[in-house]
Amino acid sequence: MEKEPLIELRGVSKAFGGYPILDEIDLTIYRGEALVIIGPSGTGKSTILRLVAGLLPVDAGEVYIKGKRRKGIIEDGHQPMRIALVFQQAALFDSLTVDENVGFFLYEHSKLPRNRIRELVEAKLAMVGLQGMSDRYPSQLSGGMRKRVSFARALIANPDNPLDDPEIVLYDEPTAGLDPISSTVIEDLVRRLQNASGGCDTYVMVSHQDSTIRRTADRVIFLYGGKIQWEGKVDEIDNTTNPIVRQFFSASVKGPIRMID
Ligand SMILES: Nc1ncnc2c1ncn2[C@@H]1O[C@H](COP(=O)(O)OP(=O)(O)OP(=O)(O)O)[C@@H](O)[C@H]1O
Repeated sequence: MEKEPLIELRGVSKAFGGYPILDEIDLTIYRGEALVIIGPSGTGKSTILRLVAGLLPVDAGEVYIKGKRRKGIIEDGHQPMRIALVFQQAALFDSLTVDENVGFFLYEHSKLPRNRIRELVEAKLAMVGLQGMSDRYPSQLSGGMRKRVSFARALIANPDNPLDDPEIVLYDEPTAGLDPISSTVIEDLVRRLQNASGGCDTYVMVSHQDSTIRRTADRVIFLYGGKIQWEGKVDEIDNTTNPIVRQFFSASVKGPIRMID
């Protein structure tokens, strides 16, 4: 079947303070795929997510959302689809309960009755394995649980507005700072949400962690020096002769990747 491009970056460049980070990147994200962006620290992986999300304007090049060119950033106008973003930090409001955090947008901006929002929150919490946690505060949860709350918040949608269902989720290092077992829970959850009704079948993730890359990616792109240096399937990682990819996965300081101390 023909793959449907959801988001396309064409010739996208981005610099910060005159220092180029992304240099004419071409990248197509297809519906239904699990794409993981990898590469050394500071190469612009999170920047790609922010450009895709429309939080940051491109310096040069174009972003297409379902074939329509996006002008400016998301705040500048109508978007043909919702893009959900799970930040590196769970970024929950400490003074609000789990229910108020997950339902925040609906409590603030929808006309849904409170008990209906509460039901929607409960359903999303059940999806991420946190049933019965609605009245807790973030400080009463583990790091992995807070992360799962942020997944529920990203996925909750107003049932009165079909356009509110996210069509792609962007995960920025969802397992960073978690122990290996908590990481596995999150990796399994990411995959489960891809196939669950009420989840989202397309995602782009940034990760450094070997297990996360291998367990959550269909396709991997390797970013370095402003360019996509390599692209392949997970099972091609161990067979590639690309010296940059080999150095990264062998964690060697010797090779083409230059780390700045
Ligand atoms: N808003 C900004 N203003 C100035 N510099 C920025 C800004 N955002 C990112 N940078 C710089 O751009 C570079 C790329 O940042 P980015 O966070 O995209 O990298 P990354 O590959 O995600 O890194 P890491 O793996 O360490 O999270 C870094 O050197 C960062 O300091």
